[in-house]
Amino acid sequence: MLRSQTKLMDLGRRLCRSIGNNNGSNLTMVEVDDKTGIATLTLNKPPVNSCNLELLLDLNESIKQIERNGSRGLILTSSNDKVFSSGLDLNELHQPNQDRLIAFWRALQDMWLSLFLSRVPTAAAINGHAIAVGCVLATACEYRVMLPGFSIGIHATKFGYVVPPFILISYLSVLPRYIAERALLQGKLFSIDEALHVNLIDEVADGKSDAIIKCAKFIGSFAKTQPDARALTKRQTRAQDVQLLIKDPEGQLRESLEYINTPFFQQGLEVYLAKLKSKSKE
Ligand SMILES: CCCCCCCCCC/C=C\CC(=O)SCCNC(=O)CCNC(=O)[C@H](O)C(C)(C)COP(=O)(O)OP(=O)(O)OC[C@H]1O[C@@H](n2cnc3c(N)ncnc32)[C@H](O)[C@@H]1OP(=O)(O)O
Repeated sequence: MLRSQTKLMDLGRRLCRSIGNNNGSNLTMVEVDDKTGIATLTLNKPPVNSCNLELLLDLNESIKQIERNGSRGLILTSSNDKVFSSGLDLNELHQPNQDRLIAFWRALQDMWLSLFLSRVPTAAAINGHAIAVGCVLATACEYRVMLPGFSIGIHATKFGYVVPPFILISYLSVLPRYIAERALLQGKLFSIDEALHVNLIDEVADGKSDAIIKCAKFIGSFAKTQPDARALTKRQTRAQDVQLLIKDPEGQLRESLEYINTPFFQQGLEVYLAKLKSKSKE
């Protein structure tokens, strides 16, 4: 093999370094680009990245790991080329074991706070459908780039789910109130054109690597800022949004659990899950 070829291969190998998140699971994968220092955090729970307890814990650990290792930014994406995330794993909410449900909801609240308040610049390369909490993951980031042909939004009311305050807030942090309110009440899923029109997403990409490049460019726009000043300013800007969850996480947990355990919610969920399963068998 030519020396120049070996050199090129070494360079390719050096460009992205996988870092573990200490728990050995592959539910999320983290790779840091050695050149830019930007970490790509990939959701990797087949078939559709539905967020169960294990994925939420893993995701939270990966976010923290990215902050600890001094990465310059975080790009959230998916290993599935059709689904960014299908939101909460509905099996976690259906006839739940109460201890697991408590752990699940705590993990959801904690993960959202970690991503929403992350010290590093965050961007989502949305390379597939981003439904409900899938959309919440994207809106917790500072910037969103999406591929055409997919849907994004929170359609909970269509299926009889009330959304908890932090999910409301994640919409309100990117959309004008009247648009957020209308979309939530309609249970609207946005097409890419609609999402771009209301600024639910910032840019359209023509493929996953283009989306990652655009996200990296956004993160690069902070190159001349002082990281601690940036992080603190972000925290202050978002302080009001997280007040409820930071001040009273157990109260928020209690309210959600009470609602999830109602016969009304459980019956609606049963019908929805059956529909979802029969659709996937068509
Ligand atoms: C004060 C009051 C507080 C109240 C708080 C409590 C309320 C909680 C409710 C909060 C509201 C919203 C949060 C959520 O995130 S709920 C989740 C909503 N998500 C969905 O409805 C997504 C449904 N899925 C889809 O639309 C499609 O799957 C897809 C994402 C468009 C992908 O389509 P596809 O054709 O590629 O894949 P498909 O064949 O449909 O699915 C493959 C298998 O995966 C299963 N599955 C899909 N999504 C979920 C899910 N979210 N949870 C669990 N399982 C899911 C699907 O059933 C298939 O399974 P199988 O192959 O049949 O076994």
